[in-house]
Amino acid sequence: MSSTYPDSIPLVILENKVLLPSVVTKVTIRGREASTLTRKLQAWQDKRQEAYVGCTPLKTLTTNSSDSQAVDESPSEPSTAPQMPMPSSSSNSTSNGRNLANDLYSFGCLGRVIRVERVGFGGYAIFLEGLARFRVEQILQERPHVLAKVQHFVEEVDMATNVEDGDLANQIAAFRVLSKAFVNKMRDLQLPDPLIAQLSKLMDNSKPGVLANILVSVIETTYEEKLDYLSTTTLKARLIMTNEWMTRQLHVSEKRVLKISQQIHSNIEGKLSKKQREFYLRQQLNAIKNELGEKDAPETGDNAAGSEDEEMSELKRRLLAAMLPKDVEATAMRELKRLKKLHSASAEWSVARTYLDVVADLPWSKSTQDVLDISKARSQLEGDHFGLDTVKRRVLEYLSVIKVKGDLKAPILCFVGPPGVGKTSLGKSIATAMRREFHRISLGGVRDEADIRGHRRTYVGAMPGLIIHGMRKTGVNNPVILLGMFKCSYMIILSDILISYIFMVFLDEIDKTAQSSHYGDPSAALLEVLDPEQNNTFSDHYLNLPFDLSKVLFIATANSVDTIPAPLLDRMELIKIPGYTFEEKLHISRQHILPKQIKAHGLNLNQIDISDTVLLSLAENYTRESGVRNFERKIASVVRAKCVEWAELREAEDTKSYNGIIEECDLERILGLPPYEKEIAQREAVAGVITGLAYSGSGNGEILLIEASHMPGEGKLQLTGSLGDVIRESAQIALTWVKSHAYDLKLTESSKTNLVENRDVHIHFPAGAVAKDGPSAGVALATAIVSLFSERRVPPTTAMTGEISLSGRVLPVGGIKEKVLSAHRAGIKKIIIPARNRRDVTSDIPANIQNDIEFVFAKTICDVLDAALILDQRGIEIHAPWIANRFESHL
Ligand SMILES: Nc1ncnc2c1ncn2[C@@H]1O[C@H](COP(=O)(O)OP(=O)(O)OP(=O)(O)O)[C@@H](O)[C@H]1O
Repeated sequence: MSSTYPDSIPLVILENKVLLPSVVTKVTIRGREASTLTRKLQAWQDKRQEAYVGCTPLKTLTTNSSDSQAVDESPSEPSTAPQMPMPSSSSNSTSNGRNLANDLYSFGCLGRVIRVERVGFGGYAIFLEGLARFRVEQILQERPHVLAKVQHFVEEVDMATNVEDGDLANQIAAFRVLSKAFVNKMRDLQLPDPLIAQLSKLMDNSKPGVLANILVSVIETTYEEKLDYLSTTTLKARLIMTNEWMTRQLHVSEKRVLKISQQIHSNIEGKLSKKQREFYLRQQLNAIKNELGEKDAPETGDNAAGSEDEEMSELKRRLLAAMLPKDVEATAMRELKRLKKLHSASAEWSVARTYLDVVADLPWSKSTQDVLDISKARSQLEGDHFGLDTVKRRVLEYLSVIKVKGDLKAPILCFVGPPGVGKTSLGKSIATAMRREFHRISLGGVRDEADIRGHRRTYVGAMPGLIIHGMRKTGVNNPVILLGMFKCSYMIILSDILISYIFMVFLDEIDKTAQSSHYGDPSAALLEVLDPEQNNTFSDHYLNLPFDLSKVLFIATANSVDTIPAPLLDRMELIKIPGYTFEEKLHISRQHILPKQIKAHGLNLNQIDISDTVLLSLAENYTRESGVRNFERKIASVVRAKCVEWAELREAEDTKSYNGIIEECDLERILGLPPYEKEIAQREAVAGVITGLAYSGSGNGEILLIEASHMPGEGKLQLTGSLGDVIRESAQIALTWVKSHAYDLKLTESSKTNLVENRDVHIHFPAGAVAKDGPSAGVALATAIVSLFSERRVPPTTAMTGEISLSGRVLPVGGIKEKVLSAHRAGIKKIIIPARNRRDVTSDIPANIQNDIEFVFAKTICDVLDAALILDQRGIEIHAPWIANRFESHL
């Protein structure tokens, strides 16, 4: 095979790629060899001579390819690889440690240099066009670059104008069919369009040999296969190889196309909305049914439209059934019309749909028939609750007015009292007596007007407010709605001052929120709800339609009125429900709680036998609360224990051994040691320790210990126990007063001596985690300091409350009733209270408690000290007044 190409050519060693004739490639070379070779090439080009380079691949794939081209996977060496003849002077290895004789493949492809470019530092890119195969006959030199003597194989196809070989003709025909199919498949595989366009063009114009070379460079083949192809010098053999590889590639591509289409399918599925997915699945189902010849499937679109129409007509039917007022109906129908025009997949559609659902559900005209039978109401209230006579009387008056007058434009009732005193259950009883639906709305923590009035529909996820929600829930427009008013956090309040303090905080925050356009004033919304003049056109932001609340019977409950804004308070009639005494608790438990709990545990009334003494001791030793909720829990525990006993004996078929009697000793077994065992009464009298009375934010009265102590120091006053500013000031006033009267009180030798010259005073209020504030601990603080320095003591069963002025006068305080009841529960025998609170005692305190407790009404701190500090250092009672005459002269 003769050729015009030079016999000795410089070699470029290709790593991991094979150059084939008719294919253009870029080869990057580096190092000293590169610069000498490229200089030579450029010299040829300068002389306008064709420059040729032989590209010889390595026998095997290398792992650190210096060329950026793709490499084949198989690293195995072809077993039949011919050996390379080497020059005798050769060291048999190149500068980079490569052994050319062993590593270099014996065939290569002659490349015509198209262009040489410098790349990076010391690198050159040579653009080559593959021309013809060659076999390396001998390596002539290795340095400065590899030079080899080669034998060229001119491409057979160039000469094959007439194909006489039948086999070759068959292969060419198969090749044409396969190559067409292959290019088409490449389109499916979404290969770059320019490549496909180029291949399509070549298919029409190129000879099979050229096209085969190009296709082999594109087809997925192994490195060894490519080397085989390079060293195959006959066209027929090359076409056989190409046909085989194309068939294989077509098969692989088929699978790949399938996989890609599956992937696209699953991606689309993931992105489909519910509606679209349904549509898509229905289409598939129809297609399958068509395939199976089951032609009955109705058109999907019609089906969906049908169900939507049904939904709309059902909604319309509900709206008409709701008997909306005229203007409301007009708005609702307009909205329905708009809804029909909206696409059911749109967000606007679901907003409008939910709105119309709310409108249709609201009880615009539906109400229950009132049964206003006063005697029945009386027996209902009597049956459900023990005591609470004034409350029951007021409720019956209220109901009578409603009956006679025929409307509810009476002031709203507000039950005020500590937790668990029966406010909610009274509300329920009223609803039952009137045969009305009952709904409770808790306003605890409501700071936002939108909670009451709802959010405008433009907000995402907007809903009606608590009132409209309640109306929807009860389903009638005349329920009894119990509004649980604002509850403040647990805080011990020592006087009225604190009441306004908390009130201020509340208002303060309301002020802040009112300035913001976001929140608004919740009490303003409540005003509208509770005002009989306005509530027949209550407007909820969500509903945006007037709703008539005038038939609703609103009852408010509150633990304390202090946090209720004044305008709201003004619209309500307060009915106070104070805490219960132990005797009242005993009756409540006997008549209501115990039977209720026995029934709730599935026992018969005669299966539990608990005496009054045991019940009383359960109340006294295991509870300290104004209401009966905790007491009820304890009773439930006792009944449960008996229930277990009964169940076990029944299992053992020994029910005869069951004993329903509950003894006092059983209480300890079931409930553990009593937590409140007369701790106040049993306390020893200590100088500087006083029992004070407090009133907590939850409406409960409390017993509060005050401890004073002194130590060497500089006359400082230290206060601990989570105290607020007002109580701190009270302590300061008390100390100042004692210091200024120290001589009169016989605490110092002369009127010029400073009582706390070398001493610091520390006053502590135990239960340090509970915040305390208010001025009503004033008298107790002054008494504690006097007791501390005089060593005189106050009996532990004496408690006191009252504010003091700097001049020693005792000022009135609030919460007297709650304080006295809690003192009674704790076993206090003597209470010192301001003289101006006498009326609270005589009018509010039950007679039996007035009999149990000795009340001292103090005008001045002098009266307090006289009544309180009656024990000497040894604890012996001193009956003579111990305050010196000189003190009285100063007052
Ligand atoms: N005088 C009473 N007679 C009978 N049962 C009572 C009486 N007072 C309270 N109860 C019972 O005590 C339990 C608690 O009462 P309820 O829930 O009405 O308290 P409340 O005052 O509403 O408390 P809160 O302020 O915490 O809401 C109920 O089971 C109720 O029946």
